[in-house]
Amino acid sequence: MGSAAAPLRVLLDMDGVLADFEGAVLREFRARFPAEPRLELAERRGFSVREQYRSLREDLAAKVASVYESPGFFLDLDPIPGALEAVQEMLHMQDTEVFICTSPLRKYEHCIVEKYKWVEKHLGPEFVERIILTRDKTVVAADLLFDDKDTIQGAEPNPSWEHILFTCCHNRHVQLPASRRRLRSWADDWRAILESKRRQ
Ligand SMILES: Cc1cn([C@H]2C[C@H](O)[C@@H](COP(=O)(O)O)O2)c(=O)[nH]c1=O
Ligand SMILES: [Mg+2]
Repeated sequence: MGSAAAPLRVLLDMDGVLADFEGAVLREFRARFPAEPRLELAERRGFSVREQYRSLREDLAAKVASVYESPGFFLDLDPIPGALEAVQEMLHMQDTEVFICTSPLRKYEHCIVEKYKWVEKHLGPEFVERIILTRDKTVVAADLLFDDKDTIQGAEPNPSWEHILFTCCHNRHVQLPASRRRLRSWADDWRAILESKRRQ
């Protein structure tokens, strides 16, 4: 008798995939610094909002950082459309394990506890057990990682997961090689990605 296949393990990034970090940065920056130049979402390029604001004007880097380092910022992030429904559906799929894999800010005082509270508020207390907090996702073993950061590097040069690039304002223009896959939004066919991985 053959042994049962291992469940498919899926990692979901939080900022830019489940929680709308970029939308909140722009909204709060506009509210706090109305007279300063800002980057509309259509103008965002590259993962780091701080570095792109720096390229506008050096002192804007600290101003935009002060927005996402403020208490309440991470807790108040809006869910990305369709994300909560997709996570709940995925959680209840047979032979599937779902974890949230998220990196805290280096200045972590508010960010870490608020990420936990966000998950409890939007996904329920049981989901808090499924949070993996790490600055290095390459050392976490899984089949799939849905993440909006276009390049994910760390200590492990050959991570076990396939990185599915989740489309976000800052990576929309990134040209992926044919070997890499994207999920354009939670309305896109994430189920087909899971099923294709299960068959591999
Ligand atoms: C400058 C900058 C920082 N972040 C932050 C927000 C989160 O704490 C992490 C990203 O975590 P993820 O697990 O990779 O989503 O970095 C950011 O997301 N974007 C920025 O521009
Ligand atoms: Mg992210």
